[in-house]
Amino acid sequence: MNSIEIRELTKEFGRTRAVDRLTFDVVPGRVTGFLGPNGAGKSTTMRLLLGLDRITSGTATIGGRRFTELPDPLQQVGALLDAQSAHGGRTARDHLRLLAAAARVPVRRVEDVLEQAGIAAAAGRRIKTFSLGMRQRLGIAAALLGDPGVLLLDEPTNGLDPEGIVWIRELMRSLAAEGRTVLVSSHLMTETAALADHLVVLGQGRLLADTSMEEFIEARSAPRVRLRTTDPIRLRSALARRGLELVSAEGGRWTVADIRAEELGAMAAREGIPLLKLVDERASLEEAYLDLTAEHAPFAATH
Ligand SMILES: Nc1ncnc2c1ncn2[C@@H]1O[C@H](COP(=O)(O)OP(=O)(O)OP(=O)(O)O)[C@@H](O)[C@H]1O
Repeated sequence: MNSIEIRELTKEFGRTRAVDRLTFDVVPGRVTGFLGPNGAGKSTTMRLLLGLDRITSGTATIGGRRFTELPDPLQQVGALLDAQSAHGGRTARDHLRLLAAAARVPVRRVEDVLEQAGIAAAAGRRIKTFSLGMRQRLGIAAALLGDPGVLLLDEPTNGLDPEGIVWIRELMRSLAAEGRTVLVSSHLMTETAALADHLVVLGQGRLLADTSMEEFIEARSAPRVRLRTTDPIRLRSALARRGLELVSAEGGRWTVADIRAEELGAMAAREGIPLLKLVDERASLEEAYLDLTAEHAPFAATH
């Protein structure tokens, strides 16, 4: 009932096809990261789902119904689209009270969500005095107002400081753990990897991947370790016996591809080779994502 179903969804703005025959589901109980470079069609998909733009063809439904057909839409779906859209002259509390009245949500929810979003102390201040991060928190408070089963958050970490990013990560995890459907867009792979269980990747309006985060990492980032040792000669020959190569890196470090730290550490211990430092490298995840999306980036032009 809280699933999102996107079927053959297409949106054209004049000659631009912003969303191109997109099909995927977003299910409850996990955080789904909606990834893609700028202009890939993430915001447009969310707007179509919320009935804010007219669909060219295909369908976008929530529990089998279009957003505009839902009996109490704001109690079923909470969205953060553009955190800058709140009226600057009002206080945060008044802004939320107006939204609550429009959505037929009890006004006491306003205090709950102010608290939940960490802006209770600033509730009486005018929104125009808010920083980008505070506006973002206010937008999230508004999305939570109707206690919805489905949350659509477009780039929610925009403007948040590191503490805010950790907060939103935990908030999304707890909302998903309560059985809600959480779709969060981002153009950053590493940020999404830290918060999502599942990934939907777009490039130029098309679906490039719909996979669990674990599978994405497993399939796309070949393991590699970085290490320091006092005995590179013995380590090199131990690795060579396994068909692996010790490659020199800057600063007296070494790297080995196609092996994880755990495995290499156990091997070195068995052979009595001292290691001073040993870490898994995960940088290749961002590289894999950039590879996947590069050829679909609108400005990666072929001239
Ligand atoms: N109202 C509009 N009129 C014309 N073109 C539009 C409109 N809205 C979006 N587009 C175009 O549709 C494409 C997809 O844009 P969209 O904003 O959905 O991408 P996005 O993945 O959300 O990117 P971003 O991360 O920059 O928000 C872009 O080429 C954009 O220029």
